[in-house]
Amino acid sequence: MRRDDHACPEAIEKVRFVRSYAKINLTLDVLGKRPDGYHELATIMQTIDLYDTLCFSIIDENRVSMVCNRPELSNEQNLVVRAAQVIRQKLNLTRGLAIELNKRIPVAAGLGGGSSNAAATLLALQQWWQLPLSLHDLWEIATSLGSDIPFFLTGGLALCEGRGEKITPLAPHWPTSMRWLVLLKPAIGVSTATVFRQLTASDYSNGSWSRAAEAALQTRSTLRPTDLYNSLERGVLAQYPEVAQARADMLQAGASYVRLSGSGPTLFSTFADLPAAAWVQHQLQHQGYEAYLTRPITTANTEISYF
Ligand SMILES: C[C@](O)(CO)[C@H](O)COP(=O)(O)OP(=O)(O)OC[C@H]1O[C@@H](n2ccc(N)nc2=O)[C@H](O)[C@@H]1O
Ligand SMILES: Nc1ncnc2c1ncn2[C@@H]1O[C@H](COP(=O)(O)OP(=O)(O)OP(=O)(O)O)[C@@H](O)[C@H]1O
Repeated sequence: MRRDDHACPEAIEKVRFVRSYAKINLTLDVLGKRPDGYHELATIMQTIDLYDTLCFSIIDENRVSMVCNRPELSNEQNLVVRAAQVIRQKLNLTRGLAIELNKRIPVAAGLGGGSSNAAATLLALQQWWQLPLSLHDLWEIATSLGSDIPFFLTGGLALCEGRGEKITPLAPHWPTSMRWLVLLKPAIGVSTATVFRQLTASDYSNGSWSRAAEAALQTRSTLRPTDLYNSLERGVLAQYPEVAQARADMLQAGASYVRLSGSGPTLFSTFADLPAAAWVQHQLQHQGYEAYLTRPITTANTEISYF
C-alpha cells in the first residue's frame, strides 16, 4: 500500500475538471513601500465570468506534468505546477498528476489569471483527494505562492489588504448600474513587478478610495465612476502609449469612464444594460481590439451565480 493511499480511496474518480475565474480591481490604493520590498495595498477585487479550465488526471508516476494551450506556459514554473508540488511535498504524497490548462484569460494582463489557476489547483486537490488541509492551511500556501492567490480561495467581492493576502469578504452588493463589464486588453503584456517599481510617492494614497467604496457597497449606496481609483493607473498610462490610446478609444466607443485593472494593461468599464455594453464591445472589436463582454460573479472556483 502506498503512503498516501488513505487520501485517495480506490473509488475516487481519476479525472477532475474545474474552472478558474479572473478578477478585476474595482479600486486599488497603494499605501506605500514596505521593508520587504512589497507594497502595502487596499484593493477591492471581484471575480468575473471569464475563465480558464483545468483538467487533472491521476497518473501512475511520482511527478506532476502540465500541458497548456499557451506553449510558453508549459513549464515547471507555472503556478499550477508549483501549487500542486507544494501540496504533494507538504503531505508527502507520491501520487502523480497530469494537468491540462486551457488559457482563455489574457496573460500578464492584470486579471489575475495565474493566481486564479493556482488557487483553483489548491482547492481542486484538497476537495478531490479529501486532504487534511484547513482553509487556513490553504491560505498559508496561497500566500507563499503569490499576493493575489489568497483572494481566489474565496473569490466573489472582497477587500484585500496587506500585500493582498488579508481578505475581508464583502456582502455581494454589486451595484445594478455596473452589472455588465467590457474589458479591453491592449496587445501588450505588462510585468506587475515593473509597474510597482516605477511608482512614485505621489501615486500613494491612504486607502480612502477602497474604504469609501467598501462602505458604499456594504450600504448599497450609489458607487459613481469617480469613486473608483487605481494608484497604478497613472504610471501605466504614462509608460505605455498603447494603453493610453486604448483608453481613449474605449471612451470614444461610448464608455462613460474607463479604469485599469490591477497592474494592467487591461482596462474596464461598467454598464447597467447589456445592449450598451455589447455595442461598445462590438465597436472595439471592429477596431481590432481584444475586447470581452463579461459580468461579475458571486463565487470563485466552484459554483457560481450572477448578480
Ligand atoms: C497588482 C495586483 O494584481 C492587484 O491585485 C497584485 O498586487 C499583484 O499580485 P501578484 O501578481 O500575485 O503579485 P506577486 O506575484 O506576489 O508579486 C509580483 C511582484 O509585484 C510586486 N508587488 C506585488 C504585490 C504587492 N503588494 N506589492 C508589490 O510590490 C513585487 O515587486 C513582486 O515581486
Ligand atoms: N498558470 C499561469 N497562467 C498565466 N501566467 C502564469 C501562470 N503561471 C505562471 N505564470 C507567469 O505569471 C506571469 C503573470 O501572469 P498572469 O496572467 O497571472 O498576470 P496578471 O493577470 O497580471 O496577474 P496579477 O493581476 O495577479 O498581477 C506570466 O507572464 C507568466 O510568466
